[in-house]
Amino acid sequence: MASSTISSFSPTSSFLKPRRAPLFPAQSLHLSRPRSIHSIAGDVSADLSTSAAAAAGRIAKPVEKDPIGLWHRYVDWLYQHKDLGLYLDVSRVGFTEEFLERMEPRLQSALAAMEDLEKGAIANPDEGRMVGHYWLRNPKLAPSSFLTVQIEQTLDAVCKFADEIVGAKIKPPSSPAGRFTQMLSVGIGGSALGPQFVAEALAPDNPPLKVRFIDNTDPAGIDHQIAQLGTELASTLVIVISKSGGTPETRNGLLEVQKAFREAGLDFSKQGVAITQENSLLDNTARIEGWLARFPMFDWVGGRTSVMSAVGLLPAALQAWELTLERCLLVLH
Ligand SMILES: O=P(O)(O)OC[C@H]1O[C@](O)(CO)[C@@H](O)[C@@H]1O
Repeated sequence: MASSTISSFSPTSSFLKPRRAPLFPAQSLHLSRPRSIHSIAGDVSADLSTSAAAAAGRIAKPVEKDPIGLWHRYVDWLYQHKDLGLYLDVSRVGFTEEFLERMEPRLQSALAAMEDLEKGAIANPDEGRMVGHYWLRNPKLAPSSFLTVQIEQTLDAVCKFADEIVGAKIKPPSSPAGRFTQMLSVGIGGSALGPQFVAEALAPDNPPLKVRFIDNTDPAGIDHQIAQLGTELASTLVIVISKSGGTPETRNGLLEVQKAFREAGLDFSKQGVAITQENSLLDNTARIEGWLARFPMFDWVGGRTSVMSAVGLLPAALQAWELTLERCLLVLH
């Protein structure tokens, strides 16, 4: 990836090419003016440096009105990243030279912390964990080959499994349709938002599997979802998502769904999938009961940033298979 920010990633861009350098090197941010044209900022900063606003640490410069002054400021401060085709015009923000000088050490220290984070520093000291959800978008950036392989293998497994479900190579045993037509996502908060985002943003009008969510512990809501599925329960893939694998709301949802399966004479294990941390309660339940599949959630991915892990990718693959296949191929080859 070129010297771009994490958020500049585009799955279709050439920046997918493996690169070990930090995503956002310190030198990519210019804190001094990019060009040494005489600037209106220099003319007024002395007045402002003593103002109460400047003392309070706020950006303190009256908005420039003179067209020539505005033009100079624009020429001085227009930021361009040619590779990304990105232009950022900050010239109309009323900052002063003094403000930038004061901020420089803080910004440099933030950038250094970001480099450390990208190299796998323990950025979550409370839980002793790395923070690396962006490695999911480019596994070669992960700080060890073990993690790279782990991400790639999971992606591979997700793509293969989704292919077999959508292509009806894996079928629910008692489905009148002879294939999975529905998907029921059971998870809460960060473990529901990714799949919900995918359903809203990516799913076509008629996806291979339609999706429903149980994302809270309201018994009437759970019953409603199960009742709406009706006889299609026999054709429903149930994806239970929980990073910890022990969240009570999610477990309640699972127990209710399993009860509905029993009452309908269906074998839940032939239609259940778990996405969770290795050896969690959910993982062990799914393993012991012999569920259809299990996919890992990594401890260095937070729930609300997990959309590019199996949490978001499996639902994406089941609803918008071609898009996901494109991504799988890009990352894996
Ligand atoms: O993925 P888990 O372990 O079931 O945890 C879910 C909980 O964690 C969060 O995603 C983050 O704290 C909450 O939004 C949610 O209630």
